[in-house]
Amino acid sequence: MKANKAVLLVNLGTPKAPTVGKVRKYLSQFLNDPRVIDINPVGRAVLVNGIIVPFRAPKSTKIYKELWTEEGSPLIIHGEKLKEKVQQQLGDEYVVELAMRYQEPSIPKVLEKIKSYNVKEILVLPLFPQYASSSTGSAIQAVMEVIKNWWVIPELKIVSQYFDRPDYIEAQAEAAAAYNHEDYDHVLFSYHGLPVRQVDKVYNEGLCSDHHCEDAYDRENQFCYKAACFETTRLIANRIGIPEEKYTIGFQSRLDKKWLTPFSDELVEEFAKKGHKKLLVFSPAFTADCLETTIEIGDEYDEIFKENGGEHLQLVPSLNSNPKWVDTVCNIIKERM
Ligand SMILES: C=CC1=C(C)c2cc3[nH]c(cc4nc(cc5[nH]c(cc1n2)c(C)c5CCC(=O)O)C(CCC(=O)O)=C4C)c(C)c3C=C
Ligand SMILES: [Fe+2]
Ligand SMILES: [Fe+2]
Repeated sequence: MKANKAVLLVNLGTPKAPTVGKVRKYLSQFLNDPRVIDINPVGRAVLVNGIIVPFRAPKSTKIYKELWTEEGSPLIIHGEKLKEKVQQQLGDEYVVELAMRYQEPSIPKVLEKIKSYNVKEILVLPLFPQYASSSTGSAIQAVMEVIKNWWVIPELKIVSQYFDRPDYIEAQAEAAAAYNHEDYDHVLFSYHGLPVRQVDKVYNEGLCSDHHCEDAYDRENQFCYKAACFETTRLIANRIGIPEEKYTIGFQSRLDKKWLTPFSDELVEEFAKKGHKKLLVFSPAFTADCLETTIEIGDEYDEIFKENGGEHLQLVPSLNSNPKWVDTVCNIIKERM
């Protein structure tokens, strides 16, 4: 093999098939991760294995069945396409691989393959633009758990976040180019939610609420997921020219009430009740379309919006493997190795 530089793209992961058994296995691996349900081990085991997984698996399976395509789960399909395009653009100096934090292709198996290439450098690039311990942090930890046991540890490089790169913002603008915000009554930026407790844990001093995370992104809150989401929104809105009064930020997919607010589903209902007829929705925490975008926003929020008087909810597609996103990924890689 000529390539002496390996790139490992990592996304969250998805069940192997839309069946209750496979969804249970996926949810169990995912939610037993101490970075995802960050409580004491006994409490986590009881909560996850005794309550959340048994109740959630049948419900989630139904929506995974709606999401599934002939080629499989969109998260994997988009990831594979991205990997191929990045590989093609980078050429034979690099070898590009894709792994999922949960289920397949697993981080240990893909790293075993990379080990066999005997490369000088490895770059780990989690496909999450904003850092969260439960997504990026967990992916990086899983990689380190494997590599720490290697006899030869090559030069290891890690990307923690990149939401404020101009090329990433440009890629978001490209994904939205087919939609003119002026044709919509309002714009919602909906991010994956997090327990407030987890957001607070990035601070050495004070809590998120002691900082000014809705208004400014700076040295103090540089790893605060909430601050990063607000900054991402400002950058995209400025780039596209959406005035401040025309957009709102919300957080979706909560497991309980103590997650970041406002909740996107409640906002969608409010917008419709206020008389908004057309709503444009961005979801910049996801780089690939998945259950959370296609089903939660595209189907479930659309239903809420229409039930309450709205007429049209338009989801902006994720970056998937669009050309400017491929360029961004290649730029991130080439700047580092
Ligand atoms: C932005 C990245 C993500 C963060 C941060 C994140 C945190 C997080 N998620 C859950 C619980 C669930 N998430 C689920 C699906 C899911 N989550 C992400 C991304 C982030 N999660 C993606 C890309 C997906 C979709 C995967 C797919 O197969 O398409 C699910 C499973 C679906 C369901 O049953 O609703 C759960 C559960 C927690 C608890 C959490 C942080 C604490
Ligand atoms: Fe999630
Ligand atoms: Fe914060």
